[in-house]
Amino acid sequence: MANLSSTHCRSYSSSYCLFSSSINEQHHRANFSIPTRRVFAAKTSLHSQRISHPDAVLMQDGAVASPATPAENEIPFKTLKKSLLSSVTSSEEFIETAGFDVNKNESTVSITVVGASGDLAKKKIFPALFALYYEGCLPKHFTVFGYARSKMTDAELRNMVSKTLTCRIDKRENCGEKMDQFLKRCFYHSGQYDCGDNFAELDKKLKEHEGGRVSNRLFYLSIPPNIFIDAVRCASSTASSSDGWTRVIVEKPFGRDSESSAALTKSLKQYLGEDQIFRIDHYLGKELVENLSVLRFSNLIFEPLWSRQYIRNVQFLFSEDFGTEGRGGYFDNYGIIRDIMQNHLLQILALFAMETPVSLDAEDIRNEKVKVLRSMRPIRLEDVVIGQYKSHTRGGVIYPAYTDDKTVPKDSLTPTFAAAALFIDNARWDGVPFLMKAGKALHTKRAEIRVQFRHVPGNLYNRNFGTDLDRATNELVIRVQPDEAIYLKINNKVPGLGMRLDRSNLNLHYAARYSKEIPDAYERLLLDAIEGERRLFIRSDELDAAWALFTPVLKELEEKKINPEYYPYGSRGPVGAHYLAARYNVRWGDLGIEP
Ligand SMILES: NC(=O)C1=CN([C@@H]2O[C@H](COP(=O)(O)OP(=O)(O)OC[C@H]3O[C@@H](n4cnc5c(N)ncnc54)[C@H](OP(=O)(O)O)[C@@H]3O)[C@@H](O)[C@H]2O)C=CC1
Ligand SMILES: O=C1O[C@H](COP(=O)(O)O)[C@@H](O)[C@H](O)[C@H]1O
Repeated sequence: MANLSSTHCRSYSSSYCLFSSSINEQHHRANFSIPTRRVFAAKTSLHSQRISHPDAVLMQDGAVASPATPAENEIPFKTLKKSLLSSVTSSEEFIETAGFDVNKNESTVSITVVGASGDLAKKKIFPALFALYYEGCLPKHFTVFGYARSKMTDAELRNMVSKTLTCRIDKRENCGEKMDQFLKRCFYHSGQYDCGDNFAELDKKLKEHEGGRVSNRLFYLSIPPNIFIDAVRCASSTASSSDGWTRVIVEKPFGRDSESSAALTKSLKQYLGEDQIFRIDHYLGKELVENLSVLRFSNLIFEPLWSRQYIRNVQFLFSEDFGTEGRGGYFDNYGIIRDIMQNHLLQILALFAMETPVSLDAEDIRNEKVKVLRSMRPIRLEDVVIGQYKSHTRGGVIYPAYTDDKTVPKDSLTPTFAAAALFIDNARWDGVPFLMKAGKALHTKRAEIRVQFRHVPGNLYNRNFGTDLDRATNELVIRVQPDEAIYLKINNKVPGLGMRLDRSNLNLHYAARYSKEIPDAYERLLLDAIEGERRLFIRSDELDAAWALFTPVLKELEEKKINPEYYPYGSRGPVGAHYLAARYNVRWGDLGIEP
């Protein structure tokens, strides 16, 4: 029986493509370049999303034909019109009717990690690629190239990469073997980032590995931003694919204000189309951020409450229990507002607050995100509190101040902590404070969204709560990391003959509910980029809107040389954050004891 799924099955339209829950070796061996998303798709809610689409058809062999728009012509692929589908009962027939040509050219994907010798490449990109390989999510024909100035042989790259690969997922059967197989697909080319000839040499090597197949190329720019444009110019002019797609993943920071971001976009667009640019914000690849839309739009109980009518305030919290050690040089030029708030937290806010998109298509979702970002009120200086960590000694250990880093100027005013109050001036959210708090060198490592609901009007049990009614309101917590969870704080009667109320949690604790480990955000995003799925990447107008919101206040902070409030390394941050919240009758939700 033929089971097949396509990577191009993520968006709905009037034509159909196929999703299946199992792999068919026969077709894998055949001349298909239909990649391996099938495994992934089957294991995630995507498969059930296909089934739940009103026009989806479940076939006798368990495959699902679901409305779709193939994104590109990279795969010999013809979609099937609904009118033809009535006579089709199995995936085999679907393949025949849709006219897959198993003898068409095979394609290959070459992934070049530019800046392969760096921290991010070692820590995240190579491990994510290996995890995808292990899971069977990479296409049959793929090659990974490391590119950087450092001199390295292929063997040295493999040795470097092998140190950071882990057998993370499940029990990782045959992991060592898989690692060896993966490493054999990894190569290295040393070159300058601004040298077309060096990229031309890379191109030659890529061609050798592609072996005449249709060539698709993904460049991951894991390099400092000041060399993005050089690398893009050289890669696009001398190492682009001639017969397949070429895509470039661009790491943050995308500029440091509206002007520099616009200039970066303009320069990138000299060499690349917007559809080739994948601006990564890895928080969008985190499981619970990805789940936000599912939570909102596929549960009846949340969306009706998702407005100013029921929500008192929303909080987006990020904290790390370590400082900027080792990254001070980069950080000092950006600060916590640009490093975390303008991108990660704002992206989550946009997903949280957007209106229902027309569909799950990337453009529909991004349109809604842009709308909500553009409805936001410019941030006022008085709605921002900044802090910087200072040295602290605990248990005989001396924790350094931010300015103890040799790469940071002693008189730096760069904030390592910030809290801000933001507002969305639209009908849904008018008057609701959206509070953000982000900091380095705090007491804990955590990222979460907290939704505090309004008081119950005329609550019969008010007298059981004492004077602090805020504590008795419901709170929904989406803990993005660590120890992913979604829990709802409710009031409950303590069992017994009396009438004592208790704050309890309805708790969806991921580790208890799901046995499978959660993929790293970079895995999801790399796979999406390979598949041309742009939903979780930032479009240029989203970026403009995000910068428009933060640029004026960032400029004001810098021009007025506002002093940060100093807080001890490992503390909860400056008290100013509490005053800011109190101004809007808000209490930060992360102060109590949590499950
Ligand atoms: N590290 C992290 O956790 C995160 C990083 N990022 C972003 O990802 C990108 C890469 O980060 P990261 O790996 O930490 O960066 P690195 O500082 O480690 O730089 C990556 C590589 O770029 C080359 N490089 C470094 N500085 C220069 C320079 N001044 N001129 C030319 N080449 C240089 C080096 O390779 P060689 O000398 O061999 O050429 C280096 O190995 C950056 O844009 C960063 O902002 C985003 C989120 C998190
Ligand atoms: O983008 C960044 O993110 C990391 C935090 O990412 P996480 O996935 O480990 O939560 C942060 O440390 C870094 O400063 C920032 O540039």
